[in-house]
Amino acid sequence: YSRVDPEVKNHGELRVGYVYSKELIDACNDLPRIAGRAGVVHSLIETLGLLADVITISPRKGKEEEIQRFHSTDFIEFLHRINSVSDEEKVNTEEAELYGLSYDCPVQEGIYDCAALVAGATLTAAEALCEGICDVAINWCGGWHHAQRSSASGFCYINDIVLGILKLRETFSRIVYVDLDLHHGDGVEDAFSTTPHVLTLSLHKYSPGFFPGTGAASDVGLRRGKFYSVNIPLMDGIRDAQYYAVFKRVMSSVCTVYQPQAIVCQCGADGLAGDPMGAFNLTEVSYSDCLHHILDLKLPTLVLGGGGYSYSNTARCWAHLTAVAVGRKLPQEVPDHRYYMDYSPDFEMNIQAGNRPDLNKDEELMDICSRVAGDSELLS
Ligand SMILES: CN(c1ccc(C(=O)NO)cc1)S(=O)(=O)c1ccc(-c2ccccn2)s1
Ligand SMILES: [Zn+2]
Repeated sequence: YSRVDPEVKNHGELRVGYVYSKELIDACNDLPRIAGRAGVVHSLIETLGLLADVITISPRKGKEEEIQRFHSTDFIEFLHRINSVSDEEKVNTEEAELYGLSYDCPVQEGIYDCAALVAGATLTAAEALCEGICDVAINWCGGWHHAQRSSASGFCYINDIVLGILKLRETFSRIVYVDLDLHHGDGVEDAFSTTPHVLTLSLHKYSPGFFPGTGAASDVGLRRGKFYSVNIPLMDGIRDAQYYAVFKRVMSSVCTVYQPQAIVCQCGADGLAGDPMGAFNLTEVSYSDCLHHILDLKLPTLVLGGGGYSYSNTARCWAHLTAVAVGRKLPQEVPDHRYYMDYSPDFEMNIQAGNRPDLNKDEELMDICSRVAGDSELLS
């Protein structure tokens, strides 16, 4: 296919860093709840020839003292201790519960090593942006937005995003964090809810009993960070056009006033139609439109993964986002490769929009956008 296709908005001139190593992929392949996903994603990106258009960057492992720039010492020491436990029965369950190790964050051998490698990959990506090595830095193994200072949560053990933002803060004073995952980016919002130096914007499903339960429109941040936390609560069934219209309106009003110097975007793919979470009806089109909008700001941009439990759809989506960043057009068909059979029955690169009923009302969404636009005026 052509290097840059006229109909694809040309981002061909961006220098795109892609952080990966065999060690990182192998470690992420062992993560509970997404076992094997990292390999499926990377293999499709590689088979599409996209590695020829990126600067591949080998990640380092996150050092303990830099992980403790966010996480508490006792929590990290606990993760270190269970790292070498092969028989989880030996772990004191009371202490495990205290640190959020439970059904959705099981005790697992080597979990610290894996989480520290993922954190190191996001730190490596952030450093590449700070040093001007690239304009966009991608780590599809990152994006673990629920992890809190002293506890694991929602499949997340170490919050690589918070660590990446702290690294970017050494160079940039105003950073916008965008969370496109189906779930509220609570761990990142909590970490920066009282500071105006990081504005967090999360679009997510918000419904009684739906994890994590936070992220109401009224959640706007605290003290000096008031109005620097922006939440867009959504209902089941939202489709591409509506989702992107809301994103564009909110992101435009926030960035016009806030004037960010860098962007971090978590692209959790569990909002896609066909994801086992069974909530939104999105396809790669709205995720791509959101990333196009972000890249058009021409700011250093850190792009991360997150949720996504249909591995083939997650791989399709993140391959499209990688192609958007490098300005490449993708083929209609999935090329033959090791995981080709995962893409049956259609073997197409595009994701079919679902037809779950859309519970979102246009007037309600526009109300939320108007209120956010109003709040944005209050950003100093
Ligand atoms: C722990 N939970 C999370 C937390 C975070 C996420 C996430 O993707 N965050 O971005 C997903 C589920 S949870 O309680 O809602 C669930 C656990 C397992 C779930 C599941 C499993 C299979 C099919 C549908 N849902 S939901
Ligand atoms: Zn999610």
